[in-house]
Amino acid sequence: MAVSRWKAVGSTLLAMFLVGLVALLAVLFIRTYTWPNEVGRWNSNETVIIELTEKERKQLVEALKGAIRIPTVSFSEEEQNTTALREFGEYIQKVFPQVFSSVLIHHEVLGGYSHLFKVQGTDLSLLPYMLLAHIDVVPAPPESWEVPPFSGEERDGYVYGRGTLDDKNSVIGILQALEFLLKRGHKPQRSFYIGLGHDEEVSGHKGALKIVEKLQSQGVQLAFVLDEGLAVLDGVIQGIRQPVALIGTTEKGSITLDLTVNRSPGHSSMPPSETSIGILAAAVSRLEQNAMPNMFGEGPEQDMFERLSTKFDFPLNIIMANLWLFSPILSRILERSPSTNAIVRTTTALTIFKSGIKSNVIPPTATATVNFRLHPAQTVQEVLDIMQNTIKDERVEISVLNSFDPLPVSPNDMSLGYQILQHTIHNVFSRAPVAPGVCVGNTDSRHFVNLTNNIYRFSPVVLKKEDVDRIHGLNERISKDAFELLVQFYIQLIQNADTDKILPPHLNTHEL
Ligand SMILES: N[C@@H](Cc1ccccc1)C(=O)O
Ligand SMILES: CCCCCC(=O)O
Ligand SMILES: [Zn+2]
Ligand SMILES: [Zn+2]
Repeated sequence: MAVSRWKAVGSTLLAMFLVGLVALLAVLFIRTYTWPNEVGRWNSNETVIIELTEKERKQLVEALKGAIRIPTVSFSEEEQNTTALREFGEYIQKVFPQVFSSVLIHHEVLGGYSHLFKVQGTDLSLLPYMLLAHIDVVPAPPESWEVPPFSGEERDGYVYGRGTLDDKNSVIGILQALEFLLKRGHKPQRSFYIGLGHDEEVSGHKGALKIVEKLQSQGVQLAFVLDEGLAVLDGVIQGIRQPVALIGTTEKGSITLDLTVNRSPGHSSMPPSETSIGILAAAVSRLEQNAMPNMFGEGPEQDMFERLSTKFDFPLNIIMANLWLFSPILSRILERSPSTNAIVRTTTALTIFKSGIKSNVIPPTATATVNFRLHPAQTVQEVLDIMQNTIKDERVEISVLNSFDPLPVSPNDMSLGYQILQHTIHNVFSRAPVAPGVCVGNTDSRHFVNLTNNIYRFSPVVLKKEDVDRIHGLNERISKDAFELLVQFYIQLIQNADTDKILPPHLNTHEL
């Protein structure tokens, strides 16, 4: 009797488990394959595709090469190649005569080497927008470069050099697009600004901030700002094989700080049990070994993965459409690669370590510089508190050099700026799925928060994983075709920006 009762109970439990499993699988598959993708819409008025002549196609590449050859390097806030910055200002005047002579355009230099253009539109009822880019570049030690970093040399269809992806491609691309449009007698309806900062790589305090102060003094409000940042990423996000266009609707915060240990110097023949180097090395090693908490799901990154869920290969597509269940698994997967780990947490980068004065002298001081990039769900103070708790050594002094909280999240879908961007991306990048994302690097656009809520970080270029590694790295390059497409993007954008209709996104279950 007892055995048969247990058998009955067992088979009932098994039946309940199987029914539950089938129900769960049904929910997972239904959500995966009927995921309501909100698809942005745009005005049907297709923009005019500008056919460039052969001469113009060569001209735009030469314009970029000339810009790369001018070494506008920023070493620190105090140290920049101002000779090159001045030369760059003269260069663009020479290469873009229509821009600098048009009665529609007012140009001025701010902060010594930054440029602000105002392009007057015909419809003063339309709020102006801002196209931002930066002239300065990070240093490029020539060792290990296949091509000298400031030669602008062309190899196998690519233009090589520091700034070809970050950010002279956009500086020259924006001006070249405007030059071609003016040449064809184009008159924009919506006014717009072009802001070219000269110290973005070392904070933007002398360039972009001066542009903001000027516009604020004139009471200017902007419809939207477009700056560098994310791009059309091809194979960068694990599990998505096709190119996806990510528009940075926010950017991480940042803390740059020095950790210093001071100890009495002495003869190396009678060393103490721990020197300043040993104490500091142990402290920064603890920081590196104890990553900041995984914040996946507490910022806009979840929205990005859910919107792209149908683009992931099986079984990731099921995971992405069911983050209510699989979020812990996904956050572990994303930690594996630096580019996606930077999306799920505040990152800790040990970037400079200095100590020692002579091989037989106990070092009096050791200093390390650490750069944190903050996840949107954390504040500067929270990260500093966690860091203190991790270091746990009062001999390590902390001095914050600069810091700022994560930026506000700009609206998408029901935002004019986002829709204009999405429309232009579909025009030029043949319907690459578009989604909002977090820009893990920082940009000059962070200074514009009081001029608009609609700040977008997007460079119109397709980047593979190997391209992302070239930014601030070795052998930075852009293909001639990609640069021509970038110029076309800005030509289209300037035309698309003449609309003023925000269209409600329509739900669409098959195409993002
Ligand atoms: N854009 C560069 C330089 C920068 C750092 C911090 C703030 C603003 C700009 C970066 O993200 O590293
Ligand atoms: C491609 C992302 C760029 C981040 C800002 C910079 O390094 O200029
Ligand atoms: Zn940049
Ligand atoms: Zn940069």
